[in-house]
Amino acid sequence: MKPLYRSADIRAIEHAAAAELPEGELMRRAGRAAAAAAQRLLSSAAPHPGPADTFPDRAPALQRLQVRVLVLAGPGNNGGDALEAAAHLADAGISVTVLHSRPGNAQSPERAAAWRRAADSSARFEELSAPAVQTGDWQLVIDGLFGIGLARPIGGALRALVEAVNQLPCPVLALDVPSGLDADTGAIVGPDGIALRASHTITFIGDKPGLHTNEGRDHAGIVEVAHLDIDPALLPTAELQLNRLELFARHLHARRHSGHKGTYGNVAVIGGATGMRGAPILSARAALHAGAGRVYVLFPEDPLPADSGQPELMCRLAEGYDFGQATLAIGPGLGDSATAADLLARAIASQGPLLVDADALNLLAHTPALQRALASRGATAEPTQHALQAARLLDASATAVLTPHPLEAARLLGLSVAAVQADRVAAARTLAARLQAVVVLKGSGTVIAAPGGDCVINPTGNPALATAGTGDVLSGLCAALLAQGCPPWPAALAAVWLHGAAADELAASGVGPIGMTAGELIPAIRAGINRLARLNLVR
Ligand SMILES: NC(=O)C1=CN([C@@H]2O[C@H](COP(=O)(O)OP(=O)(O)OC[C@H]3O[C@@H](n4cnc5c(N)ncnc54)[C@H](OP(=O)(O)O)[C@@H]3O)[C@@H](O)[C@H]2O)[C@@H](O)CC1
Ligand SMILES: [K+]
Repeated sequence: MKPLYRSADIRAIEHAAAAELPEGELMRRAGRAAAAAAQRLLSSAAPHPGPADTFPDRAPALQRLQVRVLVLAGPGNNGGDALEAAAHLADAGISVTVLHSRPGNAQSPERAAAWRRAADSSARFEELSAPAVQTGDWQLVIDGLFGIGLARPIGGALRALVEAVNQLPCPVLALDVPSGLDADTGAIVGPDGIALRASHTITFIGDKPGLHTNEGRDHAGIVEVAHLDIDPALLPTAELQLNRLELFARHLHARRHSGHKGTYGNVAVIGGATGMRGAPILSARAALHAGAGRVYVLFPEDPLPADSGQPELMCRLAEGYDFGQATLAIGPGLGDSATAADLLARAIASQGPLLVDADALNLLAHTPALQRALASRGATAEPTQHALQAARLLDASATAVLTPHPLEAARLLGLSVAAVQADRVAAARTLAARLQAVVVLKGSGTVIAAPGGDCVINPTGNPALATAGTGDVLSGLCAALLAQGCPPWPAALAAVWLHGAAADELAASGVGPIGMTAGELIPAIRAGINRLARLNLVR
């Protein structure tokens, strides 16, 4: 499990752990862990770590290398961690400059002790200021300004200091949380706030959701968790976690020689109003390459005769097609016509697995009766044979998957986009509970929420996905997994993970992040699914 804890949980764990330890022990452990992480970063050969995906794991003798480290120590216990780290690095012979915020009378005893240790070391001390940041030739900056105690936006002189750090070319190691970032939500604490952009974050006791969603990934960089040897019995069951293979791989099945196209389900993508024909085609191509047995594209009017680039797809008029015979993915390029609204009503009334995306989400937002129908879906009528075979509904708590981006989620919730982004986990959970569906709130650190409250943040993916059509590919991929018998919750987890991992593969090989196209994702997704099968993770 990769649990994510909100600040209130971390405070409770910290409190319980501290009660069993000598005063200041947790801060000393945090400082030691931070200093060790700093030494590993300094030892890595590259002048800037770039997009590497792990912390380096060795530290050579740094005192021979004349490295200069800048440590920012704020007024609270995050500053205390920084002071402990500064003392360790100085004791290791490294040139350390501490920019130090004078604590008020409320300084904790452990921070006072850390201050004395740093003051007794060879570290030099200066006042916190932007010019002090700009004048040095630093190989590493350690950010111990604010952690989970940030209470208001960073402003004034500290804002200028953070701006100066964000201009530096060297690695920046944030302690616990990049200063200025909300550890729970990944939002920059505002209004008009700023957050420090770290290349690496060492976070204490447990991992935190804000490091992985919203602005978190851009500000935290590579995240390492230092558990500080806390007794595992003190850790509560996390209600939030990071997505990973173990959560969904067992629901994806390897192929049997005796299988045939009927074994792997039908997908019908419903969309493609005039001028938007490409959207359902992309979605349908993704469904085909993700293993669906048969794939239909159902147009609201004037169906294309065929997809000449993918003649395996069957293009039809939606009217007249029996919606009970396929897993439905409705929305890509659907438009907002009366026909489109009728098709959505029919799709919701059908009993098979259902994915609602794009224009269908906007129609849903404008039609409370459809929202009520969606929420009560699956509770009444007998599912068709296809539905039973395809969705294995018995262990699925929801029959539909919704894939909104933040604007679509905002329309559904009657909120602004800013309000959705201010707490993406809460927004996804609220929608999932209200509509009794699995909700995939897209964006950096996609949030997947189930009606019962389960919630997962996805760690794969990169800015290459910020291009037209990638959402259509995701909906086709997810529909294909539903059609092959994966229940909605693991299907959503698998689709989001595979989609992001495909983009990561492409970016690593130079196909992106700039200029990757949605269509290029499709073969990479197919390769990812087959790679999982070869690794024997898919049974
Ligand atoms: N206790 C433990 O055992 C352990 C704790 N650990 C560490 O402690 C961290 C939490 O420490 P913390 O609670 O002291 O909060 P922290 O983030 O340092 O900031 C609070 C200070 O900042 C101030 N302040 C706030 N906002 C401000 C602003 N915008 N601009 C200016 N000032 C502002 C605020 O002042 P005030 O609001 O009172 O005016 C207060 O002085 C945690 O993230 C982890 O790193 C680890 O060592 C593990 C063991
Ligand atoms: K920090």
